[in-house]
Amino acid sequence: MDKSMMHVRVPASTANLGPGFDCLGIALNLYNDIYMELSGKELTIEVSGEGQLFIERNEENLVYKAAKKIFDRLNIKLSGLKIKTVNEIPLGSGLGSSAAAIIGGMVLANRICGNPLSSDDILDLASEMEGHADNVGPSLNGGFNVATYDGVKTLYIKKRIDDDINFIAFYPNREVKTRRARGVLPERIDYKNAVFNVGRASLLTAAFMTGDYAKLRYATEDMLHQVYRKELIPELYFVIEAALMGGAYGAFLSGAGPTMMAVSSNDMLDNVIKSVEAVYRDRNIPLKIYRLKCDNIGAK
Ligand SMILES: Nc1ncnc2c1ncn2[C@@H]1O[C@H](COP(=O)(O)OP(=O)(O)OP(=O)(O)O)[C@@H](O)[C@H]1O
Ligand SMILES: N[C@@H](CCO)C(=O)O
Repeated sequence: MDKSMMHVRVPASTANLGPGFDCLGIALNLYNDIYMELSGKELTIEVSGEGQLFIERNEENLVYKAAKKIFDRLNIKLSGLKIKTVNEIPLGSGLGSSAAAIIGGMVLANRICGNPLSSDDILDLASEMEGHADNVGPSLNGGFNVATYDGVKTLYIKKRIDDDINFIAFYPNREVKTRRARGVLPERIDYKNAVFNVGRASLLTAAFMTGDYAKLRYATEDMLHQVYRKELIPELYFVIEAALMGGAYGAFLSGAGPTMMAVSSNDMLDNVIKSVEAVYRDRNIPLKIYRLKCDNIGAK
């Protein structure tokens, strides 16, 4: 790739982890490479890899929009900009493609301007653009994140996750836009369900902080979003059940879906895959499987 351009490699992420709606996420070792330089008088965008057939090459492009937000914040008037992206993260998949695009655009624009904004400033602006911090936090900082955005500031705590924990992403090769998957959620929830999720999300956080993964079976349960989203992802609970039967620590809808995620030890990895593959095969759903680890570094 062009060595004269600024380059950042941004990891994918899985959000919610079951009960941690809009506040828990983990960075994954699947990447978008994004390149940028000031050049000429126009906007030029090249895209290869995932989404290359339909990602916008104009001012509607999300990497550009994120970069523009930084230039505007810094009162920099742009003439020409060249952007290249090489994408591994499937779009609208529940693997944080939009968050990776936003972080990539912002980090590079800030770097072009001499890095005046801190990493935390970038996270605040990225959360504002995405609306929540559960994907942008891990994409920027890596690791397991508890990340909560109050409309102005993003507060987060990060924990490294060891390589012996596997994140198996089952991607059914279709797009579900986050906006649509948020549209099926109710305006109000039952008090009992709120209490249910507070318990599960707290236990899940403690499990990742201490490495007590045996608790994930119970701690990945959710009553806030998965139950409504199964309308868009009918295989959802069958996959969770098959993953647990196959020996996974836990399983959940990745972000807004449609990817399903299983967390597994090295010993149970093949068994979990075999068990879950059957669910997709029986329903004739095309499937791509990603065997992933946590990325503990973030955008670099
Ligand atoms: N590499 C990219 N370059 C430019 N735009 C992108 C890129 N990746 C994603 N996008 C934009 O983000 C949209 C997908 O965002 P959406 O939030 O629906 O899905 P997601 O981020 O993959 O899922 P989730 O937030 O559940 O993990 C795409 O339709 C596209 O507009
Ligand atoms: N927390 C978000 C992740 C996807 O952007 C959701 O579930 O809608």
